[in-house]
Amino acid sequence: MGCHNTSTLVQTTGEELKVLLMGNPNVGKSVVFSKLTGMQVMSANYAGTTVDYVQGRIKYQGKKGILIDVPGTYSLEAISPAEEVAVKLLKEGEAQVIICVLDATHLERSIDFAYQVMEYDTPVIFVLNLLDIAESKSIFIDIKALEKELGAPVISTIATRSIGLKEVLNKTWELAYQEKGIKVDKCLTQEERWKKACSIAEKVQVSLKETEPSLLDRFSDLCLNFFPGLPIAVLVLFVCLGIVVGGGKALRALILLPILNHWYVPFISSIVSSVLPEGILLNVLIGEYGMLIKGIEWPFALILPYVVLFYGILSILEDSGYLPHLGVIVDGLLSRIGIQGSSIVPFIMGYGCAIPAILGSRAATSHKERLIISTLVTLAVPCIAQTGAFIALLGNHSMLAIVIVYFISFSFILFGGMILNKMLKGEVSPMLLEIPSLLIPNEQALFKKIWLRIRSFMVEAELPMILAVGLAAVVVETGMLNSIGSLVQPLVVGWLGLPPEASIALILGIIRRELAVLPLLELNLNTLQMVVGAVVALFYLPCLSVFGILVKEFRLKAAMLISFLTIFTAFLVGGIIHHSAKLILSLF
Ligand SMILES: Nc1nc2c(ncn2[C@@H]2O[C@H](COP(=O)(O)OP(=O)(O)OP(=O)(O)O)[C@@H](O)[C@H]2O)c(=O)[nH]1
Ligand SMILES: [Mg+2]
Repeated sequence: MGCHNTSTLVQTTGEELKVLLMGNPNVGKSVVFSKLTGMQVMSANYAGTTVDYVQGRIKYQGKKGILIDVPGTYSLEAISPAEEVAVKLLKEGEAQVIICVLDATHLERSIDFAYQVMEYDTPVIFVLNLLDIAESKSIFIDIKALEKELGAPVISTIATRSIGLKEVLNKTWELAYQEKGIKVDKCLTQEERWKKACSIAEKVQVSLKETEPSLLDRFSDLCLNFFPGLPIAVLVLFVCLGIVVGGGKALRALILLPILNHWYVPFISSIVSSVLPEGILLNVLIGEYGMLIKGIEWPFALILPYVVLFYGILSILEDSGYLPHLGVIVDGLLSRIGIQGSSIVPFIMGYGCAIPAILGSRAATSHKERLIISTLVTLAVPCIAQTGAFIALLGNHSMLAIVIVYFISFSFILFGGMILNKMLKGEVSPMLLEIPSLLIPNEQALFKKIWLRIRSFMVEAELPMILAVGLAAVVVETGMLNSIGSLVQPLVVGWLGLPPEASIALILGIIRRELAVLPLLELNLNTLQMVVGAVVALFYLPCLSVFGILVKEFRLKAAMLISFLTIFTAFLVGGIIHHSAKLILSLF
């Protein structure tokens, strides 16, 4: 999605200050970054939201600088590709100031990390963030004492409310041109450093009273136990599914399709047909695959409602911090397919779009796990646009057909994962899954994030969709479809039992995954054919941009292998369904 900025570092002019934001995962670095630069980057309540560095411009009293947000790191001995990005930037030593964000609710761990950062000769200022949450847990910190212990400025902040951030900028420039960093004992062993961090935390932390855990904390505990955590998880997932599927269908049927069919289509058809004579151009614009008809109907009326609701729900789940709780419950199941509970996040993201899922897997600690997640997401997890297309195709005919398609998808995730886990070399190293406190999402941040995702879908999907529809129109109108149809006849008609025109779906499906489904809507298929078409589309091919990301992350050979696997599975399973259904029907 648009928020994963992987550009190279901009060259700063001599006067521009280069500032690096560092800290443990999930301490609020990206919120600090967004507030200081005005650039929206993803933040969410779990470790591993940021998986690459992003940079933006900052200004203070006419002075300019570049701020770099990096993935969170537990220590400077990076164990995941995401952590490596952060550590590399620190070690390159180009930053003139480091802003190290500390978590007021996990002070020991933050101080331990602070000591590692201070070993580098770069001035550091500390931002003690999440103060509101600390206070709600009755943790109070003596800032002056902490400053004295660390020998560096400490500024307390509540980043989501922009509290303390001006002071951060002020101190950043104040420190900027100091010659050296803070003198710390660089010979401490890991154990000695941790002991020191604990003793400092104990000294500066004032816990006024033993407080009762809040309602959210108690609910968080419930979610983590197998009982009632599992029923809660099932309930949450069903409610989410109901909202996305039911809500999307209602939006589509009650609002979007009527607007389209009663207003837009007659309006645009009458304008275009009054201007253009009958012929190919007219048909390409408003015919069976008219660019101005299907190019608008498919993305806006059939897909967008599901995209909006899915990202709405996903963003609430992310910002509340529920996803890692779910990770704990499904950890046992996921470990069988070589995935840790913490990787539930990229996996669920795959139901939105495979790209953030593949990028998000950078937070996983082994190459094997990354490869399993990326292969499974590419193979068997339908993206939200595809889900919208499945519902458009099957929803009005048979809910059972949708259930069958998703059942096949789950089975392939499970069995495919087990096979990959056995086949691929390497270990999946267990990593402790960090459970954040449950939070009530910040409304403003939530809406911004949902909007960002919807906008990025519209930008990324609309143009390829219109172009693809245009391509389909040309192929149909010029009669090319007939020649392509007869070329793939044995496969499409003989093996899959679909009409020859279904080959258009296979052509368009190369561009975007949902386009392997949408053309089937125009073909008057029977239910079996629809299921076969949907299953072929489910596995078929990663869309072009997903293929690009696979190449970037795993190289061309792996991307080609994954694509071969998906296309082979698509035709194999599609054909088996067609032939076994035919066999069963012939018995009766
Ligand atoms: N209540 C409260 N929430 C905060 C504060 N700062 C950040 N958050 C929330 O904490 C969560 C984590 O914030 P991020 O900015 O994503 O954290 P990060 O350090 O960038 O995390 P990684 O990219 O995973 O390393 C989000 O849900 C934020 O909305 C704060 O001061 N108070
Ligand atoms: Mg971040």
